[in-house]
Amino acid sequence: MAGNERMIRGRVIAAHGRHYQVELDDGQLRQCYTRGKKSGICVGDYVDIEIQGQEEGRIERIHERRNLLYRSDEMRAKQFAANVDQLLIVVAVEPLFSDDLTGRALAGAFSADISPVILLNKSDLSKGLPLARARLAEMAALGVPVVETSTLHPDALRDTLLPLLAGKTSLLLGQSGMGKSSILNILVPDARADTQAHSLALGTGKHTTTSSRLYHLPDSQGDLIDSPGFQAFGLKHLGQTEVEQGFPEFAPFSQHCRFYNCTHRHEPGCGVLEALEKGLINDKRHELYMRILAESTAPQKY
Ligand SMILES: Nc1nc2c(ncn2[C@@H]2O[C@H](COP(=O)(O)OP(=O)(O)OP(=O)(O)O)[C@@H](O)[C@H]2O)c(=O)[nH]1
Ligand SMILES: [Zn+2]
Repeated sequence: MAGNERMIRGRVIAAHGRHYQVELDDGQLRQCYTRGKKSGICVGDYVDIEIQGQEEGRIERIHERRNLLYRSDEMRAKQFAANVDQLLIVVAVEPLFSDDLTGRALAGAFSADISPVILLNKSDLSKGLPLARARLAEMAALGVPVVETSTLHPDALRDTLLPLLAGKTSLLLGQSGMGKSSILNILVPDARADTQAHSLALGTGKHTTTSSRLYHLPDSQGDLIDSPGFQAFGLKHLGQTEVEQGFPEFAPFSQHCRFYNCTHRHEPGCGVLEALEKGLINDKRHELYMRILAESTAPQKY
């Protein structure tokens, strides 16, 4: 098998259209492409490449993924990150974050079997802090860690976050203006992720991350994938079972549903609706579940 001798393993760290930057196990970077038109490859994927010339490579195989995150827009679902261990959802004291988007990000994480962590940034804005904390109480009650950060105190931010990130691939997700770029810049000094202020200074308007990219934290303390904002983190592609997995607090109650394929919306004998009635499930969470389910474009199994 002469061809296999030139096959080398690497990880996709950036994707631009059909061009991929692959970091080989020895740290070498290669510009790679695929044979076909549709590749289905995304940042975080482990791949085998065949070396081509001095700097290029052709992706021959994608290793099996532990998980895969999608973002869906009006038209379709696109995969945007693979093999993620942890989802860091950045919210801020100001501008106040959206409950709906935060709940959706959590549902996306749970349904893909990724542990979520909420970063409550701008904790230096002490006036608004109690309200932000109160709004997160519902998520903290689900067992989701809520970590307070401020980019005005970079050393403290590093001390808090680096132990959480060690040995893992974490995905940074945040609504615009929450401080995602500022956090990335502190954790990865050479990330050069422009902050909004920088982009405004250049007159290019609002900074937005348009594609995902994987960065290494200093001293091999883990990997961080920066990703496009929350708005793009749609969940339309999730089917009923996956949407339900996005709400793990329903699980103890759905065991008691009369119908095995109960959708917990209107069915008689539904354990979830019963728990909702008794106040054991938060009604805002159930409303979000209903909204996500109503938007689903996945083939319905019921
Ligand atoms: N007071 C305070 N301001 C912060 C903090 N972190 C970021 N900011 C400010 O919040 C604004 C937005 O920060 P960015 O880092 O650009 O936010 P982003 O989430 O990356 O937003 P986009 O660039 O739109 O994706 C900037 O003016 C930052 O200076 C913080 O911890 N405290
Ligand atoms: Zn039910």
